[in-house]
Amino acid sequence: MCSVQVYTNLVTTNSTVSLAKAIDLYNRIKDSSTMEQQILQAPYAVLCCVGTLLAAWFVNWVYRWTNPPCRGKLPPGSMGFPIIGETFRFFRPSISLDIPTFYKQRLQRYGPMFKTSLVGQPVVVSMDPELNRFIFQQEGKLFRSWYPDTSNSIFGKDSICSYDGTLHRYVRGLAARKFGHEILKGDFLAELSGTIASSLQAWAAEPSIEVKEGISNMIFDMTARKLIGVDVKCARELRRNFESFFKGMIAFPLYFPGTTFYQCMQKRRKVQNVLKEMLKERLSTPEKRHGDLLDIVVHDLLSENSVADVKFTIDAIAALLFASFATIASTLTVSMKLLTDHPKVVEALTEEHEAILKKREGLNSSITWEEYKSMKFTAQVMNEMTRLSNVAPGIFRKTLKDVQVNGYTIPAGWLVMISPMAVHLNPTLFEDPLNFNPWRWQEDKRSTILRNFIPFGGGIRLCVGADFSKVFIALFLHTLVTKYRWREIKGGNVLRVTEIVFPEGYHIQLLPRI
Ligand code: HEM
Repeated sequence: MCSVQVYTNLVTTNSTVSLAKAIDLYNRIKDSSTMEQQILQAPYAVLCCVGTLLAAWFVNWVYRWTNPPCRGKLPPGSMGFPIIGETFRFFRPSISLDIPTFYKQRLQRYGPMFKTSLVGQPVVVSMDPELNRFIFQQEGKLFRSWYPDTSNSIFGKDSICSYDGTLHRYVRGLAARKFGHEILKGDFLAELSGTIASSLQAWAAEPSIEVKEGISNMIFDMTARKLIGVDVKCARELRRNFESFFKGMIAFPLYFPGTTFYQCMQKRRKVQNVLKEMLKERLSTPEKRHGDLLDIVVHDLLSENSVADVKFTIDAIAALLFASFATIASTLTVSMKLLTDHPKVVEALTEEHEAILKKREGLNSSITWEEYKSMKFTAQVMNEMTRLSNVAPGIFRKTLKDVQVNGYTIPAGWLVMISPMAVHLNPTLFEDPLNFNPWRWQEDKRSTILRNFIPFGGGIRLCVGADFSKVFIALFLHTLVTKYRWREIKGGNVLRVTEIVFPEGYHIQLLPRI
């Protein structure tokens, strides 16, 4: 009840109380009521203050998020909503081979370089071939390899994505010993050819083959044997664990059941455990040789000058196992679909490979390095396959200091993402980019487009598996077009997110050529 009402009641209901007493009483009640009110109001005032401070902090935080600090002018673009940034827009797929709208809209609005925020990190995306070249050249000076936190968690903090200097050279050296140019020129060529021939023979005995699964098994069975010396059964079990890694590379680092990141981390743990056990056993019996990469790493780990430790070695082997099959399998699956839809390309390929067979002396002799090098049209087809498939979701770097580019500043510590896809499918750089046209790579036409072609990255981090991939694909095509034809059974619809996916797979039937 308010104090004036109390006073009125007192005056009217009790006539014996004098006016002076009433006034005195009123004043005392008023004082006590004001105190009571003040006591009651104090927490509200504190709450109001805290609320105002919080609101001010929040407004400032949102402002800082959308306008990150920079000693210069940031590239154009939007940082999106706090924390989630533009992640959801980034992951919205395109339902064809074409670039997702996320890139198209920003290319139109801001040009070939823009800022954004993905999976909680500020990123500058480059679709600019000149800038890409600059980034590759400045590796270790202005930029260093660095992948989003999820990638680093999946492949290991110092893993293949981000190692530097001595370790970088060490891992490249390891990979070269099993997949390098010199090895390919030797017995490995015949071995690869034999593996592909027997796998395709097995495919032809089946009513239907899911292409990606078939190719993944074909490569992984072999690379797992070369790297860690396991048999087919063990290789197949291990391979399952790698399936979600591509998706997890650029995902929100949310670690709870159901999220992509959680699934990847569970699989990573399984791979790690298998490799850890293997390495432990090999380290305890170093005199036993198996002829695989583990022999080499065990020898290196036990040497006095070892540059790597057990943890790093396990991460590096896991990354090599993943890279060795996932990339080629995705490229070849897209390629099989493209070939099915372009019979003229298959015709021209067949012509080239039949000519090689005709020239070959012994019909049963294996393919030679000279024959591989003579496959001019096949090389054009492979360029077109890698240009359209773009399996690398992005090539990531971190700025080591503030970097000035085209009048803008990329602050130190920011991620830069080179998008090979956005370059390869840009109509101003590749005419009619969605058209599968191997003839665009003819010698007299290709000099300018080659400058913009980066399926295997560039600079000192150029893919170590590039030669192996090209040889594998060429040999696969050689056996495919000279011995078989095929028909589509089901699937084949594509979605392009960061990489291309076939939601229903791509199923074909392989038939021997008569
Ligand atoms: C079509 C097949 C392939 C494509 C499109 C591809 C793409 C790439 C790209 C774009 C990079 C550069 C990454 C960066 O700069 O951060 C890279 C690096 C790498 N790739 Fe491949 N790759 C393929 C096959 C392979 C294979 C078969 C292997 C293993 C045998 C492999 C192992 C590696 C390794 C170890 C690196 C890191 C190189 C370094 O940091 O120095 N790749 N790959």
